[in-house]
Amino acid sequence: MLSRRRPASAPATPAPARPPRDPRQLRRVLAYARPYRTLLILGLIATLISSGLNLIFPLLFGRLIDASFLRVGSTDTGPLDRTVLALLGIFALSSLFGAAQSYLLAKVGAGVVADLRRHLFSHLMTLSPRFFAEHRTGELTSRLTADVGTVQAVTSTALAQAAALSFNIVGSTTLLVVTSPRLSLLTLAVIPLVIGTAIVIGRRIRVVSREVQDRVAEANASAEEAISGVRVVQSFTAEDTERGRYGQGVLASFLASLRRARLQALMGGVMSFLTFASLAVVLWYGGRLVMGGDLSPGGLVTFLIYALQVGATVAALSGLFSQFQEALGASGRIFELLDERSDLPEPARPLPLPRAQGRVSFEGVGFSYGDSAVLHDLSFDVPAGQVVALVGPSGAGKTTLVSLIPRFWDVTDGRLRVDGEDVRAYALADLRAQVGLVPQETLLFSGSIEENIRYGRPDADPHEVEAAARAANAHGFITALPQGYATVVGERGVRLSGGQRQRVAIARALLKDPRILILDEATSALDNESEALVQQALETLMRGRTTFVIAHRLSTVRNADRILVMEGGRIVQDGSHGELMAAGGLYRDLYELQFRREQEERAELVPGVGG
Ligand SMILES: Nc1ncnc2c1ncn2[C@@H]1O[C@H](COP(=O)(O)OP(=O)(O)OP(=O)(O)O)[C@@H](O)[C@H]1O
Repeated sequence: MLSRRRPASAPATPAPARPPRDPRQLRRVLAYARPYRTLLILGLIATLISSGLNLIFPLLFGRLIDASFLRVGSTDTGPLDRTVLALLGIFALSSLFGAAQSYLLAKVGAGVVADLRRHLFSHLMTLSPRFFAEHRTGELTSRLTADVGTVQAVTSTALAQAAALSFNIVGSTTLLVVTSPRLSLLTLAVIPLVIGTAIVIGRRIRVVSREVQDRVAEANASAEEAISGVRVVQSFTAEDTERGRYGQGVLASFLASLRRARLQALMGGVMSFLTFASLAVVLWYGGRLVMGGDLSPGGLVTFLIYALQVGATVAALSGLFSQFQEALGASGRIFELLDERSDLPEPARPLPLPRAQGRVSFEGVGFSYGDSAVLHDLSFDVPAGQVVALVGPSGAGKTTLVSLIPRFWDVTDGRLRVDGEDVRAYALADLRAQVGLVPQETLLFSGSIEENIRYGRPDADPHEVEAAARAANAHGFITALPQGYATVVGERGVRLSGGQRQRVAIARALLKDPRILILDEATSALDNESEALVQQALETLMRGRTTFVIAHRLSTVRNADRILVMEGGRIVQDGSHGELMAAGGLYRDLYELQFRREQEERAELVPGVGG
C-alpha cells in the first residue's frame, strides 16, 4: 500500500496515554448488552433463584443436625428423612437454575464480544493511514482480542453475579441476625476489615493488571512485526535480535504478571486468614452459647454456614470489583479506538461522481506529515488519459504525491482537483472507486485467485474475471495451476512468483476499471520474460486511463506522455523524455546514473534489444 512505508523517522508508537477510567464507560459497555436484554434478564432471574435457594439450605442443615444429634436413641427417623429430601430437592433446583444461569449469561457474553469485535474492526477500517502510522498492528489486534475479552465478563456473568451477590449478602446477613443477634455482632465486626483489605490491595492489583495488558500488547506487536516480516528477519539473520526483542516483551509481561500474582496471593492469604480466624472466634463464642442453652447445635451450624456465605460473598464482591475495574481499563482502551475519528472528513453533501473523466489538477499543493513539510507548492494539470511518470531521488515525495489523489492524506495547502472539483467535495468511497492502485509490493489476500481478482468488484461474473485475467497476461499461468482460478494463495500470496502476483494485481485493477491509475513500479527485477508479460499487462491497464506511475524503468519513463521530475518535495522539471534530455539538469543526471546502466545491461543480455 502507499502508506506501507514507514521511514525510520516516523513516530514510533507513542506510549499509550492512560485512558480515563470513567465509570460512565460501563454504561457504554452495557449498551452492547442491550440487544440481549431478554436473555440477560432471564439469566438474572435464574441467578437470583439459585442464590435464593442457597439461602434456605443452611436452615435445613441446622434442622438436620437437631433432627439427628439431638435425638440419640430415638427410632423416629421421619424428621431426618423429610429434611434430607427437602435438602436434595433444594440442591437439585439450585443446580438447575445455576446451569440455566451459566448458559444464558455465557450466551450474552459471547454475543457482546462478537458485536464489539465486529464494531471495533469495522471502525478501524474507516481510519486513515495517519492513524495506522501511529499504531502498531499487534497493539490493535490485541485490543480486538484481549481487551474485548476482558470486557465480555462484565456484560454477562459479572453483572449477574453482582446482582446475585448483593441479594445474597442482604439475605444471609438478615438470616444471620435472625439466627443469633449476639453472634452476628461479633461476625460482622470482621467485615469492614475484609472490605478495607480488598480495597487497598485491589487498587494495586488493578494498576498492575493494566500493566500486564500493556506489556502483552507490546510483545504481541513485536511478534506480529517479526512474523509478518519473517523473510526480512531471516535474510538479515536477525532472528536473535527478534528473539531478544520479543523475549524482552514477554519477560516484561511475565514480571508484571508475577507482580500481579504476588498481590493476588497476598489478597487471597489475608482473606482466608480473616475468614478462618473469624470462624474460630464464632465457634468459640457459639460453643459457649450452646453450652449455656442459648442456641441449639443446629442453630450454630446454620449460623456458621450463613457466616461463611457472608464471608464468601464479600470476597466474591471484592473480586468482582477488581474485575469491573479491569474491564473499565480495557473498555477505556477500546473506546479510545472507537472515538478515534478519521482525519479525512466526508462532505456533508457530496458531489456525485458516477464515472470520472480522470482529469487531475494540483493547485499550489503543499503537504506535511505532522510538522515535517514534504511537498511544496505543486501546481500541474493532467488531462484525462495522460500517462505521467514521476521520477526523482528517493525521499523526493513521489509516493506522498500520489497518495493524495485517493485521499489517503489530505493536502495541507492548496487544492487537488479531480474533474475540476476539489477531491474533498466527493464522497470518499466514490472518489476511491475511480482510483486504481497497483503497489510495488503486491498484497494478495488469503483466498482463491478468483476472489483476489474480484476484490475490487465483488459482483463481477466469472467471464469478466477471466477477461481481466487474460488482459493481464495471467490467464495462462492461472489455468496451468492444478485448481485454476480456485487455487488458494497464501496469506501474502507466497505460492506465486513476483511477476505472477503482479499480474493478478493488474487483473484486479482491470476489473475495477478505475479512471485514474496509480502504479508504483516494482524496483526488484523480474526475469526478462516475466517482465515483458507484466509490462504488456500494465500497458493494457493504462490504456485510456489517467496514469501516475512512480517509474523505476527506462521503458516506462520513455513511453510516458509526460515526466515530472521531483526533488525535495518540488517539481523541478516537467516535460517529455526528449525535452528533458535536451534541457539537461536533474533528469539527464538521473538518466545517466540510473537508466543508462539499465539500458546497457539490457543490451548485453539481449543483443539487439534496448537502445
Ligand atoms: N507516514 C509518514 N510520516 C512521516 N513522514 C513520512 C511518511 N511517509 C513518508 N514520509 C517522509 O516524506 C518524504 C517523502 O517520502 P516519499 O515516500 O513520498 O518519497 P518517495 O519519493 O516516494 O521516495 P522513494 O522513491 O524512496 O519511495 C520522506 O522524507 C519521508 O521520510
